[in-house]
Amino acid sequence: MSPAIECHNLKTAYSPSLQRPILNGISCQIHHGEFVALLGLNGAGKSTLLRSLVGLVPLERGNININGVQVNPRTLPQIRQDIGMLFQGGGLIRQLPAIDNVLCGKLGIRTTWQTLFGFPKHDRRQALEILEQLGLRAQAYQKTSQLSGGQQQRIAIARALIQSPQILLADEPITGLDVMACKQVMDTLSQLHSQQGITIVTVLHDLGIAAEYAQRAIVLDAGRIVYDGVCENLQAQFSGMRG
Ligand SMILES: Nc1ncnc2c1ncn2[C@@H]1O[C@H](COP(=O)(O)OP(=O)(O)OP(=O)(O)O)[C@@H](O)[C@H]1O
Repeated sequence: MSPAIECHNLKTAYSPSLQRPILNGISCQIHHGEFVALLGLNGAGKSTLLRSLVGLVPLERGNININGVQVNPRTLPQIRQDIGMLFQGGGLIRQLPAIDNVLCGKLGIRTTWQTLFGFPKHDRRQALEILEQLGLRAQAYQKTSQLSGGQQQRIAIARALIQSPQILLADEPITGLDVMACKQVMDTLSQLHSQQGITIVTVLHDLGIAAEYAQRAIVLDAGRIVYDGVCENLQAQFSGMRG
């Protein structure tokens, strides 16, 4: 079976402000069913690496395979259906009810014609089921802006899940959340991993949380992988970094 994600020597163009490429020779393989924490100081290239996996970053060199399929403009539509992405900050439409934000996850799959008079009934049913699964059934028709940060982040997870992805990429899903909300969001990711077998790759800044939830850590420094292994003694991997 092909790895879920396979990166070979990824390199972006030279950045004059950084005096190096943002990604500077990244190679790694992530297998189906792994829970990986992507770590590193600010500016190390973590978000850029995640975004490159869904074709959002021009690469000067290297290639990416998702489920054995090389990422290119022709394969991207299919690949994006296999990958759910949680962007930094959630990217929700705050004035819409929770359920409508979840349904937005279907926009890439449904044609304009299919959604002209609203989303099909079975899509709405599926959105409600996912909200229920994430403990948010009661909030389905509440305006998203009225929900707590943790609830909003779980709505963003629900929006990613409605396309039934095999892989979930999360960019700092718990940044700015309080301790309880962090736990709820991380527990949600953990359940998706253990109960549905979804491959999870998440950018985290808290090494303790990474060690608690992930099986594997990939640490970036200045666009390169400087550690790839178990989540033990992660603090040591950060000593001597350039930042
Ligand atoms: N589109 C872009 N054009 C120019 N520079 C960029 C672009 N995107 C990112 N950068 C720069 O590349 C570097 C890496 O950015 P990236 O967001 O990938 O880092 P990160 O490890 O996710 O950091 P953080 O932890 O702060 O989110 C940063 O110095 C950033 O300013």
